[in-house]
Amino acid sequence: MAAPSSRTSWADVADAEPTPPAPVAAAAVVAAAAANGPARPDQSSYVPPHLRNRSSGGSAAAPPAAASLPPPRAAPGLLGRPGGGMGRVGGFGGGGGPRKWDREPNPFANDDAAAVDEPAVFDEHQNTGINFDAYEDIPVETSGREVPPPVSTFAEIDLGQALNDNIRRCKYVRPTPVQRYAIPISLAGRDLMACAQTGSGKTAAFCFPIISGIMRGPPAQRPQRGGMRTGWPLALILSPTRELSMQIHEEARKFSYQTGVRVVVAYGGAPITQQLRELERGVDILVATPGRLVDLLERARVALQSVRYLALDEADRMLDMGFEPQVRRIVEQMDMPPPGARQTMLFSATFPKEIQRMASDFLENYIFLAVGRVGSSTDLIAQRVEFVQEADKRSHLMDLLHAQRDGATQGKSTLTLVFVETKRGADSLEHWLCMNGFPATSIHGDRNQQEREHALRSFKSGQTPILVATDVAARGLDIPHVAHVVNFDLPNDIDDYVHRIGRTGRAGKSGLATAFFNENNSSMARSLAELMQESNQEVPAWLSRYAARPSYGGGGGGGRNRRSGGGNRFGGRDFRRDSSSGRGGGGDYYGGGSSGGGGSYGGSSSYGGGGYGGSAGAPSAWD
Ligand SMILES: Nc1ncnc2c1ncn2[C@@H]1O[C@H](COP(=O)(O)OP(=O)(O)OP(=O)(O)O)[C@@H](O)[C@H]1O
Repeated sequence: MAAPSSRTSWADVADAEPTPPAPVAAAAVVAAAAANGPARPDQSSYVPPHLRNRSSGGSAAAPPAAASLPPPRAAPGLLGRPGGGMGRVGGFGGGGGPRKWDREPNPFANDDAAAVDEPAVFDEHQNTGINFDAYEDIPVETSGREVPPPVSTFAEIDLGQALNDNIRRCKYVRPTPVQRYAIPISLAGRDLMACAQTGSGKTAAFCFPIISGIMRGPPAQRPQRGGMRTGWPLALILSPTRELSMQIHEEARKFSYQTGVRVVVAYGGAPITQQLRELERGVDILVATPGRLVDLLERARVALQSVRYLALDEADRMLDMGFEPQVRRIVEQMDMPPPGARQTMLFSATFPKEIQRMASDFLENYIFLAVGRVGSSTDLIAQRVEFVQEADKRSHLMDLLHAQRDGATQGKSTLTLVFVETKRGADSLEHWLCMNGFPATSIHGDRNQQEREHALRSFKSGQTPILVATDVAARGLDIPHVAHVVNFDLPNDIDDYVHRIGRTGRAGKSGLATAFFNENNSSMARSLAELMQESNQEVPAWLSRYAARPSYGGGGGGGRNRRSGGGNRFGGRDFRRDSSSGRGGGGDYYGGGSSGGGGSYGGSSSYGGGGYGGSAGAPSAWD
């Protein structure tokens, strides 16, 4: 587990007894919502893969580069390699075949870095605000055969020049722990099940090897059948929500800028015609939600036969009851190459044992990687739990928001994300907040896609600094400057809580999470208390008392809240180590190593208790 970190001021909160204490001003909360500037028209150009491949000396014809960016390189990072597998002749190979020319919009156009001379800036602005040291003590466990060693710097990994340029443009100076381990593992061609805390850089951890692999892989052999309009992605990235797919797409476009790798996104709720047009123009990496992808597969507008890389972000969510049938259909029942013939990467911050077992169907000879304890929250988030009766929740929230507003640094606003359980609850709380002078918007499954996207934009820009959300916003969303997450209604599942609070305290920054707890949440008491303890948070005495009662989460019956069976904090991470898994998990075969801040991971009892019952049902608020 991570070493105890020094507390932020708002973490030093006295015990709260069932009588709600006065709310603590969230004044020390990190602040300043940075408004996104309006999109600037693209000024840059890039060299399409088929032109680069013709060149042998790195001087493929390229249009003049944008003044703010380094000149585009021919066959970035690869031309110098003897026989370096540069023949991506079929690159961009959708149905349309190689294009004569293309202009790639600059995905960094809105970033500060794009406006200045980059090399100088990169040296000076080393990820301002990112506290890398926060991750240094995190213990890491790997298991599986012949685990490739981790790296310490990006320079140690041969990702290719163009990708390295983009890493610099993103101002990533050092890899985060999950990147240090996951990238070499994936570059070695191994399947991977990776678990790392929220906000720790998992997106890049799966995107970099995919992009690099496509850049230097053999020429794409896209089958001719299926018609000219079919898209033949080489990589498929699945995620559970539309907004997360959009975000991954944006990230992946930045990482693959001027690499010749083309990224397309497909998600429900948006007109399909535009997405079809994008697919027709060619696709190397397809980021998609399962529902829309099934639709595209049924229309024969996407074929999966060429897929070499499959990544499931929020993999445990993708394989729980809500999504599993669709995901199995895509992965197992269409034309995707089987495990072994493709490389599969599963990522999440939480990975219940039963989901691990299910996920292993998709993998071959895989490596299990756990950065921090599986399902743990980061110490960067100060967690508070307050006892609030249902009837008092609104006024209590109001008090919190007033305190936050009063404590806010002059001229700086903080973003607050408020989670509720139902869509109707979200609408009603949004309305109430607005009526009471707090600019709020909402995001949930009953709002149309335009409304959802508008709400998110308005929140991100700070125009509407309060977002009321259902679990549709719980996973993956990386919104800078979210300083406070309020669990107005606690979820029924501790893993959902971990993901919700993970919308703050990201990339080394600190954050605050407040939960309203009452009798209705008693089944969460034990798992919540354990999670807080693990994250070096102060557990209120009243919560410990709830947790101690066998009927409140004790006794191993906690449904999905498998911590309730707990005891050994570090045991039972890779389910294959559990001898009852029926996988012959002999110590040698799966014996990996652990490194980092001490703590042994022996034993397998941690998840042996409550187990993951999968009984939560399909969550209504989701896509
Ligand atoms: N090496 C790095 N250096 C600096 N910042 C980084 C680095 N890697 C990722 N980041 C930034 O950290 C933030 C969180 O990354 P990301 O969204 O990938 O986290 P995650 O682990 O996928 O979180 P979640 O579990 O919530 O999905 C992003 O803003 C990303 O740009």
